[in-house]
Amino acid sequence: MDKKMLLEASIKARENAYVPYSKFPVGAALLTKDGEVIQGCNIENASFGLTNCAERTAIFKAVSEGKKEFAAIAVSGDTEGPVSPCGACRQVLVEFCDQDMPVFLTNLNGQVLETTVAELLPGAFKTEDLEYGAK
Ligand SMILES: O=c1ccn([C@H]2C[C@H](O)[C@@H](CO)O2)c(=O)[nH]1
Ligand SMILES: [Zn+2]
Repeated sequence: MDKKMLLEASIKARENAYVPYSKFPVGAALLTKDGEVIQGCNIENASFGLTNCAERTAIFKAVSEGKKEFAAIAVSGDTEGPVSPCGACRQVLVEFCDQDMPVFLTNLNGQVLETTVAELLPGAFKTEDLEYGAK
């Protein structure tokens, strides 16, 4: 699974987006360290704040299946430049991914921004130093 295939999987994942309100499909493709690709799309709700973004759908799908070792994620949307994950998704990536994990952000024009989980959320809140923190 190379970068190009992961990007393509994220574009394909947009097809399942449930976006009657925004009409803005987003797709994500999460690569596990075992080489499995887990796709996610955004899923909206009449109560708008309940919307789940593509990135969080992919992460939560994976975690719910016991998969927690991730190698990369690609995200795509029909944006002018590469799509930019929201703050909630950045925080969820920080929780479950290595901080230097590659994040590939793209659009439908083939523009790709390659970044990392840490770069997406400088100064992120983490619990690992706290007594109750996730280890
Ligand atoms: O990185 C992003 C940015 C936005 N959205 C979704 C949320 C909402 O359904 C729609 C418009 O904001 O796009 C994502 O899924 N991921
Ligand atoms: Zn989000």
